Amino acid sequence: MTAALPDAVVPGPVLVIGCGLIGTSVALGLRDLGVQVHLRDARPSNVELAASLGAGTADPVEVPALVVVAVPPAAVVETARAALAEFPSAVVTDVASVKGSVCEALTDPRFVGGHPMAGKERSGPMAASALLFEGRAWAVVPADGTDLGAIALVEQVATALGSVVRRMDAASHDRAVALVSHVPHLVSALTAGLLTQADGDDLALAGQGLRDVIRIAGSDRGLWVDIIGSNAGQVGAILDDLAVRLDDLRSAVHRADGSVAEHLDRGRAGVARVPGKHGEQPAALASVFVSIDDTPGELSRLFAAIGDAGVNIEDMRIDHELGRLVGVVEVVVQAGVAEHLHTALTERGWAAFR
Ligand SMILES: NC(=O)c1ccc[n+]([C@@H]2O[C@H](COP(=O)([O-])OP(=O)(O)OC[C@H]3O[C@@H](n4cnc5c(N)ncnc54)[C@H](O)[C@@H]3O)[C@@H](O)[C@H]2O)c1
Ligand SMILES: O=C(O)C(=O)C[C@]1(C(=O)O)C=C[C@@H](O)C=C1
Repeated sequence: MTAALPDAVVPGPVLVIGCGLIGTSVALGLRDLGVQVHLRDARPSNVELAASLGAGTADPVEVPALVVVAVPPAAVVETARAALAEFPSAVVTDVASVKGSVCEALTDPRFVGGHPMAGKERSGPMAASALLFEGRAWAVVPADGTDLGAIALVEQVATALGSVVRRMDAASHDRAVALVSHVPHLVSALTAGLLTQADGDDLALAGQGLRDVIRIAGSDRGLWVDIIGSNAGQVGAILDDLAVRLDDLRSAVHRADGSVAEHLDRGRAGVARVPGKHGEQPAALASVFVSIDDTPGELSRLFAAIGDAGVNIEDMRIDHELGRLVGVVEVVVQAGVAEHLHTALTERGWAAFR
């Protein structure tokens, strides 16, 4: 356990209501900062699990400095209202994926809307991680009358958990997340839905491209029904636009005259616009693929070889087909050193390709 930091860094105690993926991740991160964390959930087993992971204590709290409401969007308003009444000196914040309905209903100066732009396709405390918010945006959504000290506290907590604070109003937030989170989720679900009709032999060919596109489609159904329903206006408007583009793309594909390139070019231009971690423009990265035997110690040997070549790994993934004795490791590095790494690994006897 990390030694306790003085209260000045992040004041406590903090009460987390909702010990699922996000609540437990907040709690674990705060515990790592030495903050006293209390846990509460409609499901006692989730409190027990979160506490057993080191996220805090199930003991009741008398005077929390901050209450973090990490329950599904539909339960946020009622839960936050109850917390504001139960703890009259506490700042209350939430983490829900939609802010309009929440911030309109909660006008208390001690309430500050929040939304960490980090998550997973898995739910519950077992999926939680103290590092989940590292380098991710955290939208902070105050209203006109919100107490300035309350805003400062929530921003301090988000920053201490490694996030980059983006202060914005609720309408701008909901418009933005419709584009960068909610519609991409639905597109992923549509693509994954096509697979329900697929032949098993066809699915056996699935590589990393498909997995990249469909990962988020595996998320909790109830949570996403709630999210999409709470942001239906913004999501619907983007889907209308997307439907026109899909029609256009469909015609281009049927014409087979090369005009599909316009859509591919627009896609590449969109990818280039997404900032990397901490809001900087994405670094120019390149991949080196290495074929490895599926035997103990192979990966650590590969990492050692990459280290010997003096190259820093920016990201990596392993594509491994069940039943095969080899896997392919994609090593993502700065574009400027990719050729050097390729040569260095080949010289050391690795089956590397670009
Ligand atoms: N999953 C993500 O990727 C993600 C990312 C950012 C924000 N969020 C937001 O975080 C919130 C929680 O999502 P999650 O993914 O952690 O879900 P989760 O299902 O993992 O956790 C939700 C927890 O809330 C508890 N709960 C439900 N109703 C409650 C109530 N009325 N009182 C107390 N506890 C209650 C559940 O038992 C569960 O432990 C949601 O508002 C969601 O929009 C989710
Ligand atoms: O990475 C994922 O699994 C997510 O879906 C995370 C994600 C996102 O769209 O980026 C999903 C919903 C949340 O409101 C915030 C983050």
